[in-house]
Amino acid sequence: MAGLRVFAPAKINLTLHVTGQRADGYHLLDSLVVFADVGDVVQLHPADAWSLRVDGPEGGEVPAGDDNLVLRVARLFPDLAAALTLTKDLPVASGIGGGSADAAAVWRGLCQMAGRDADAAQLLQLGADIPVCVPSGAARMQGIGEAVTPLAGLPALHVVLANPRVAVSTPQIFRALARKDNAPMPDVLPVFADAAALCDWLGTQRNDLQAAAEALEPQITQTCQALAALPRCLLARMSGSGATCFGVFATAQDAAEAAAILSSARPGWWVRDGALGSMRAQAAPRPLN
Ligand SMILES: C[C@](O)(CO)[C@H](O)COP(=O)(O)OP(=O)(O)OC[C@H]1O[C@@H](n2ccc(N)nc2=O)[C@H](O)[C@@H]1O
Ligand SMILES: Nc1ncnc2c1ncn2[C@@H]1O[C@H](COP(=O)(O)OP(=O)(O)OP(=O)(O)O)[C@@H](O)[C@H]1O
Repeated sequence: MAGLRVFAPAKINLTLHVTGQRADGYHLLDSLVVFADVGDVVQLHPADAWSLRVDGPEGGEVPAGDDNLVLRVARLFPDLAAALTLTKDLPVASGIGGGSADAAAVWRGLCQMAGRDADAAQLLQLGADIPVCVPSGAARMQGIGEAVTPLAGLPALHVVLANPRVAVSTPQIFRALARKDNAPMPDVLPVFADAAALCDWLGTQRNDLQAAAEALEPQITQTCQALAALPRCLLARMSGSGATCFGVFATAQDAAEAAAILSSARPGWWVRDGALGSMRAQAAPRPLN
């Protein structure tokens, strides 16, 4: 069989409400999750033994051994073996689910190589963000991450992603939360006519991890402020547990122009622009040429 190429889109939490805490310490969430056409790429070549090579602009910080999430997923397929190449464009520990996206991408590729759909429930224990990353479609994510309800009909959004190059520890941010019983999103989400209407509504919702993350890492405040100040930015917020923040724009041209301004003002930051929404089709495994 030929090898496969699988795109691993970045996960963006447009909202992230922390609504409770389970007895085991994990937090209950209510999050509107979308995906970007910015991400990592995994290649899978059938082989006699598992191996992993990590490259790409963000590859330097990533563990290349058995701890890497892609090899942890590989161990769920004991009857297969493949040589994996992971090309990282997403910064590590940055709130946009890089490791989770990679794990989900390898899962999609290995399910295709195996010719079967394995039980995705086992992925939750490898990372709470992995279940939502498996389809990589727009979704409402609840529970600790296991309850994924697909959402159709969101208006097209364009985005600038910015990371001030500080790595943030997710457990540390959850531990620092002042309140863990915040209100969820409404039971039924509104229907949005366009990007501006969606952003108006998002402005009434929250990322409940943002205040704690900003207190630990003031550069997150600067990042959101820099995004909000860009021409035609509709909304700026932090994703996940940070430090990556996103600015939403109505058109691809607005986002591209804003990203160019931010990249030249902040040459040390990781800055990308792209489309935001469902990335189901883009995330499907494709044969390698
Ligand atoms: C903050 C989010 O990025 C929002 O999408 C995710 O909930 C985090 O997902 P993740 O990085 O895949 O998280 P995991 O690797 O499973 O967990 C890392 C740590 O974050 C905390 N954690 C994570 C998810 C969750 N619902 N409650 C938690 O309290 C736990 O301390 C856990 O030990
Ligand atoms: N393939 C991978 N890519 C990135 N990090 C990985 C990978 N495999 C394991 N890790 C480890 O996972 C940790 C979290 O990194 P990751 O990039 O997934 O965090 P994140 O962007 O904060 O995710 P989330 O948004 O799900 O909280 C890192 O400290 C890293 O050592």
